[in-house]
Amino acid sequence: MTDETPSRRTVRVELGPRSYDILIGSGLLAEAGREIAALLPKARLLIVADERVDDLHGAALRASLDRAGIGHATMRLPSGEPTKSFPHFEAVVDRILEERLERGDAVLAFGGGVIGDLAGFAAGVARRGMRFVQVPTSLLAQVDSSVGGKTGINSPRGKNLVGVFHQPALVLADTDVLETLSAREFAAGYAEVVKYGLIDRPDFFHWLEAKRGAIFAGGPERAEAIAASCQAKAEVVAGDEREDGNRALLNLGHTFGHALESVARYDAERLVHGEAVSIGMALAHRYSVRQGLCPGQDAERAVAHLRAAGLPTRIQEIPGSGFTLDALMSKIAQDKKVVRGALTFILTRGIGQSFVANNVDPAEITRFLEAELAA
Ligand SMILES: NC(=O)c1ccc[n+]([C@@H]2O[C@H](COP(=O)([O-])OP(=O)(O)OC[C@H]3O[C@@H](n4cnc5c(N)ncnc54)[C@H](O)[C@@H]3O)[C@@H](O)[C@H]2O)c1
Ligand SMILES: O=C(O)C(=O)C[C@@H](O)[C@H](O)[C@H](O)COP(=O)(O)O
Ligand SMILES: [Zn+2]
Repeated sequence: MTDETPSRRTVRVELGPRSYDILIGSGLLAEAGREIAALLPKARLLIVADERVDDLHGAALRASLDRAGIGHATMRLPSGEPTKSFPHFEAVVDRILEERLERGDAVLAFGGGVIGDLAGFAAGVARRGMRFVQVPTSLLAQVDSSVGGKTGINSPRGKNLVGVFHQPALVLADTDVLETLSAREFAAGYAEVVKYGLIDRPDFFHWLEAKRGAIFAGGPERAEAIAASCQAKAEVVAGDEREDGNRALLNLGHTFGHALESVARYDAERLVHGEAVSIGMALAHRYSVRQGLCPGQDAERAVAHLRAAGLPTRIQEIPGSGFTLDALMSKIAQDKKVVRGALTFILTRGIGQSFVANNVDPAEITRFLEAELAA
């Protein structure tokens, strides 16, 4: 349920004893200290910060914590997907221990999804589990990665292959910080917004078609889109916290997308996560058309919206080489949704009519990708 005021929205993630609020709105960085002190009295914090975000917004966050009398230390990490790796994970855990943070203290993730996933994983395992607060600063992190408790790092064998489910205690999404996000990263985050419409909210997709300009321009529709996305994700997570069933819908576009990111070696010059998801969703729609599941016009409409947002929808748009059939199929075989060797994909019967398809034939996917690569 969203609690709406002009400047602040609250979405609750209902998970029994692990329930928490997502606060969305302007000026939240300045209020972070007060919100955290109310929830975690006397806790000390390790702020795990993306360097770029820390340079831009770290002083405002720390001033707010100081006003609330919260003790804190900051660990700055390089921006970019390669930071979601074993060496950085070890360094964060070590810093938590070096600071002598106790179980009752907390880790604060300050950055995009990379920092949120990494810091959340470290908090999930240090001292067998500490509390953590998400302060997401990219659009993607505000609409998706800060919510739902999937945390982890990448392995050289594939994306997000090491991690734990560990829910945050609080999410503070200050919409003002999005003003410093690059246009490319904003568009990448928008891919995950579109995802919610394409999964099972056709009305939201139609609303996005009408409001995309206002959302990109920073009108009030932006916070509305963020809150609607968090609400959509909160409902799925509340129904299936550990992806035993329908949570897999949130993976629309990700089996293809993760393979593309991994083959591109997580090089942000070539491809970032949201762009990979955009291409992956386009592929999932085109594959559904090929299988006779989805009307061609629905797939074209989904792809047209992604393209209008400045997002890529074909593998050939990724700069550089390496996207061979073998490379992609070997990454797809490492997907976490594989069951006894059989592939699982999120397919669709039309806009907002996605479903979990088990037992997808790898030979069919191979033939489809062959055609895509040759197109
Ligand atoms: N756990 C989940 O449920 C979940 C969901 C979706 C994505 N993810 C993961 O999230 C990651 C992608 O997240 P992302 O797109 O935020 O990437 P990111 O963390 O790399 O951030 C993107 C870029 O934006 C910069 N940035 C962030 N906030 C900024 C701001 N306010 N101003 C200026 N620059 C800013 C960062 O420095 C970085 O260069 C991937 O690793 C993906 O696998 C996880
Ligand atoms: O929260 C989820 O569940 C998702 O699938 C959200 C995705 O956008 C996100 O990229 C997630 O990290 C992918 O999960 P994975 O289990 O495929 O690694
Ligand atoms: Zn994603």
